Amino acid sequence: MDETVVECRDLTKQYESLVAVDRLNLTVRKGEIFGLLGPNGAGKTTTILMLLGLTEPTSGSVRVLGLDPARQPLSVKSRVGYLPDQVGFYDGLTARENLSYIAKLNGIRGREMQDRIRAALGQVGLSDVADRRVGTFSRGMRQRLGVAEVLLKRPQLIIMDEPTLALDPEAVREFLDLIRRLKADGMTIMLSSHLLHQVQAVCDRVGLFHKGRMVLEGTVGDLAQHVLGGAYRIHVEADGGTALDEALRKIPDVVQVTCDGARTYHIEARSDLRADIARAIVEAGGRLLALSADMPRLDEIYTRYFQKEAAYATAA
Ligand SMILES: Nc1ncnc2c1ncn2[C@@H]1O[C@H](COP(=O)(O)OP(=O)(O)OP(=O)(O)O)[C@@H](O)[C@H]1O
Repeated sequence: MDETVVECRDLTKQYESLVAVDRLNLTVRKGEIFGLLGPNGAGKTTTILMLLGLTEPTSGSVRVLGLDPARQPLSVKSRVGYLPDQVGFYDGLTARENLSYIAKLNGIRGREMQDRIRAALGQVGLSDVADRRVGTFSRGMRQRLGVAEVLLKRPQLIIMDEPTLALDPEAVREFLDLIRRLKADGMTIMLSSHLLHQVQAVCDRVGLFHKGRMVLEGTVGDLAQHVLGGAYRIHVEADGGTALDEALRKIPDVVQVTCDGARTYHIEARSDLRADIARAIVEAGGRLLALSADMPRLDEIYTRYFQKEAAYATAA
């Protein structure tokens, strides 16, 4: 499962005096969902363009499925699917006719074409509307048809640029479910998005881009630890007096304990310590009445990172 799909080493793209991507080091493994995050102009699209072989790096190296996109763009194109934020289709044609058109452009014909179209429509949940005109489709259905188009060539990696930008909450939920199903089938996905709770919902790891550099990278838990310190907030209600306070502070990975009232404790921790906390309370002779946790949120990490950055910039 440790097969490298994308590998960038010191990847740099410079437009005259502007460094759009600055010495990017990034590895994405087979079966992962990796999220590219960052404000406008941070370098996400330029990175995607280099992965697809649509723009050449100024320096450094990039390998996609072991191929160099700048030298082998067609081989990369045949193995990597790209989904833009909005996909154009012929509104007067049905979903199946649109896919047939695309398949033929890609040299897929006959029985093979029919099989692939049927499979792709099934994967994205559009089999029932295969023969409806695309002009009647909602944005969510169009976007899923975009994924079906990408799946026609049976890619090994799919790159999605802001795939849920214009979708309503229900369509977003369906789209995120689709991403999870693709992952379950072994697909590797990179997606760029500003919609942090959605990224958090599906990505295994994320990279935060800022001014051309990837300034943070890891799981949401890793990033939370780095930016927020103790990121898990656990709330406990327990009877047991002062012994409990001490027992809670002694748990490894506990950053801070505050007691609010006689039996309510708020604990800041570096990991999800709910089980350790329950055990510590019982072992200290306490009676546990309630236990809940707030998981770290990517939007909080993101906001806090840029607040810190702004504070450093002002101090400098
Ligand atoms: N062809 C180009 N020529 C000159 N500068 C460019 C070109 N393409 C992008 N840039 C600049 O490179 C920087 C990175 O842009 P990029 O589009 O990669 O950012 P992004 O993170 O994708 O932002 P967005 O979320 O707005 O798409 C920006 O400052 C942009 O203005």
